[in-house]
Amino acid sequence: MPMGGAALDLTGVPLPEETLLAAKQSDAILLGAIGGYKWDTNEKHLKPETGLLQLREALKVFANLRPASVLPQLVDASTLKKEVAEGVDLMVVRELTGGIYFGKPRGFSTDENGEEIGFNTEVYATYEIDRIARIAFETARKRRGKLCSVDKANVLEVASRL
Ligand SMILES: CC(C)[C@H](C(=O)O)[C@@H](O)C(=O)O
Repeated sequence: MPMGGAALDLTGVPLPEETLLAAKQSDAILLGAIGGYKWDTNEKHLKPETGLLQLREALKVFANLRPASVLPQLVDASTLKKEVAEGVDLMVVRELTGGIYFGKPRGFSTDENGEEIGFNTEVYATYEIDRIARIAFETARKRRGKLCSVDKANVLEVASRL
């Protein structure tokens, strides 16, 4: 089903109704690359990435699991020092439907000095933190039992409280 840049070329929108319907009716979706330089200067609502965000939101796919491991055969191909890259076996758990990508208010304005400013809002509800944390803990339990929260709790009070 067309999605992202391919869908823009075919239908003029990054996430056509038929694609979303097919996705909703499927048990699983295999998603390929969605963008490219060709659409980089499109308005935001006509960018391939917007289609992906619409899909994440519509399907409520809030948990993104990104494994990272280094095959022994490829350890010397890494830009990292061998002793750092060797044996890497991580699972990154990333929250996908909350936070700064979706937070409001967002946009552009002018400050008191007449300077143009831009802003995006990082906002999470407790339930969003709770459910992604559960996925992370459950995933860690099935692996080595280790979990590291990547945040900036020493500066951002919201990160440490929720
Ligand atoms: C295409 C873009 C919206 C997306 C993201 O930033 O989430 C991608 O870079 C990714 O990491 O899956």
